[in-house]
Amino acid sequence: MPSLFSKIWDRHVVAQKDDGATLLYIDRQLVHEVTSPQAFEGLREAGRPVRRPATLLAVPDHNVPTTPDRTLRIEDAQSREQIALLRHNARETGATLFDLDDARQGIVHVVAPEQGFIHPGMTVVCGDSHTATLGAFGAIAFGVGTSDVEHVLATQTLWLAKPRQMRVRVEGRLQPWVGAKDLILALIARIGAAGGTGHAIEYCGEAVRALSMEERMTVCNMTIEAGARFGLVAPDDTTFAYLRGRPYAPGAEHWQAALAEWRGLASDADAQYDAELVIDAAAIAPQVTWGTSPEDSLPIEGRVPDPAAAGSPALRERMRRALDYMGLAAGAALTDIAIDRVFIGSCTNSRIEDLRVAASVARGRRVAPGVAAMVVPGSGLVKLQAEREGLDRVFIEAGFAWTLPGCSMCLGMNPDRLLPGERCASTSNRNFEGRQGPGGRTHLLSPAMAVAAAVTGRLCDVRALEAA
Ligand SMILES: CC(C)[C@H](C(=O)O)[C@@H](O)C(=O)O
Ligand code: SF4
Repeated sequence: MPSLFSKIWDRHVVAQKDDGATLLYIDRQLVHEVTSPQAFEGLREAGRPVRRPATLLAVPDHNVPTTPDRTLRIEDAQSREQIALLRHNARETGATLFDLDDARQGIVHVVAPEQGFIHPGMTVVCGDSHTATLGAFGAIAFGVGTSDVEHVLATQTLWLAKPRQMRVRVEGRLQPWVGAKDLILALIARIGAAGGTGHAIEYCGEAVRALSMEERMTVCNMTIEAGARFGLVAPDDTTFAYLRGRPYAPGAEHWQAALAEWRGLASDADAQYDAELVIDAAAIAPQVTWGTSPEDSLPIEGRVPDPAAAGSPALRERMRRALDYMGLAAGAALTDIAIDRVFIGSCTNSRIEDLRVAASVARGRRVAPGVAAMVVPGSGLVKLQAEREGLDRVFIEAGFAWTLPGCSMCLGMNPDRLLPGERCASTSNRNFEGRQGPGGRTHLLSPAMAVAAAVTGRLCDVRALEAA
């Protein structure tokens, strides 16, 4: 019997070739400034229109500075040009655009769900690997290259090979101060950064059902860091309650029909999977990465691992190189690692619930001397909501910078960057060499753990901080 993924897939098949390649109908395309200019240019050169502009949502996010002067002038010429092109292309084709002066602007993967633009059962693409985030709604959502962006713009379809199916069942409940970020980091550590290659991962089980939509997005967001292009969660009452009343969700007159449709999407009880994994939620501790791959994650009580103990020469070499880049010695306690910067943001952890948890730890505390910390809301609406709740005051009084939304220090494509050698506790999703700026060192962790690091000046177990 079909899995959730197969049900959605089957409903979108337009044509099939003998070799298994399938032409899939695409319901929604998200567009940002980095991977779309050539696609629009290609269409223009071919003299083809955008087939269904109403299915597009364009948002500048990667290159945008997070300072208020960004609507006046952007210093970097390439960024300025890409953002101007996005504006021009959206206007010319009739795509919806949330521009820099629009309160709805932010990171595309935060903005689209916030608007109710992604519904259960949809197919969604974006020229961005973290599109998997949106699988949290029970959708087939995945990142594509720029030539595929152009193909979807022109035809509303895409050729694709069906991935294999993996099910990750998370049994039991997460412990206090252990969240969705810890869950996904622990999973990636277990199966490896290539563990999900060629698969779509469906997350299920008691702990997943108990997650909010925002937490499910955090889990699905990092599915790509486990090598899988697709991550998804079956839609349920949590999903429907989240969507209800959002600007691009089905309106009152269509709501009951939409619900009836969506309720039929869950995987059948006897659905077949190519791979299955069970995780015990209660056994997961707050995580932190020590190396240069998201799979290099350990419980915060751990120590920097010793390459000498690696199972293969290749792994030993990779670990050596990672420790060298990170400036760490094998055997050091993770809680002894001093940090220079803290970044709370990115499409993994910049939604309102992330900021609420972060603020609850920051309240009444101070960022440690010598540490520069920033909070970057994922969208203008997240920012407004946080300000309504007084969270901005909590952060500012604690010594954090509070900025405008964007990808910011998640990657070094805008002015928010690490300097060479700087060490950062970051709620983002990638700790690759140079990711947050050339020579920068990244430790991935949850928002609560990031604040614990900010106020103590070193990687720190938020449970110990809160118990003290
Ligand atoms: C720039 C973009 C293509 C890239 C991605 O595909 O994910 C970026 O968002 C990232 O997180 O590395
Ligand atoms: S916040 Fe980071 S991971 Fe997300 S889209 Fe932007 S650069 Fe990519």
